[in-house]
Amino acid sequence: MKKTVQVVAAIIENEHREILCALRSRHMSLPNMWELPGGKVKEGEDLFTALERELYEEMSCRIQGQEVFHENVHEYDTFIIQLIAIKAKLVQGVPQKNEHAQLIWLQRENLASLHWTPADIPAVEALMNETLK
Ligand SMILES: Nc1nc2c([nH]c(=O)n2[C@H]2C[C@H](O)[C@@H](COP(=O)(O)OP(=O)(O)OP(=O)(O)O)O2)c(=O)[nH]1
Repeated sequence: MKKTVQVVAAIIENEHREILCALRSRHMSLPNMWELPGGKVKEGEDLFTALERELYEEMSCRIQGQEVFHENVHEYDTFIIQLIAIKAKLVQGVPQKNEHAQLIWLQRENLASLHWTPADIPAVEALMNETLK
């Protein structure tokens, strides 16, 4: 039976309403694909705590989770991922690419130009369809 992993991923917007997109490096699983930064939730860990921890580990910045925006389940060949995309705000520092190959900020309408990990596509589509206040 495939293992299900719970992964939290951050939707961080800058002052131009651009979204932070991260390119997985060739040393990571799913290499050379774009993702919303985040990672696996540890057993017993709160979703927001996991997200804040992952961003600090991977990008040396402090964020604050605000609300769950989208949730979906995707089946890869070797595991099943429950991807929880959470809106978050940057509270300290500038995201650094400690592990990723590249970081970029993109307007919503340009998100479709990237090659996203399959699990992220529903959340990215929802983000592109979101009506902004
Ligand atoms: N962080 C993150 N991971 C994602 C996304 N979409 C997606 O399929 N994934 C996959 C990649 C990884 O297999 C897993 C997240 O694990 P992780 O980011 O903590 O990476 P990790 O180094 O611990 O993973 P692994 O190499 O042990 O598989 O979920 C996403 O948007 N963000």
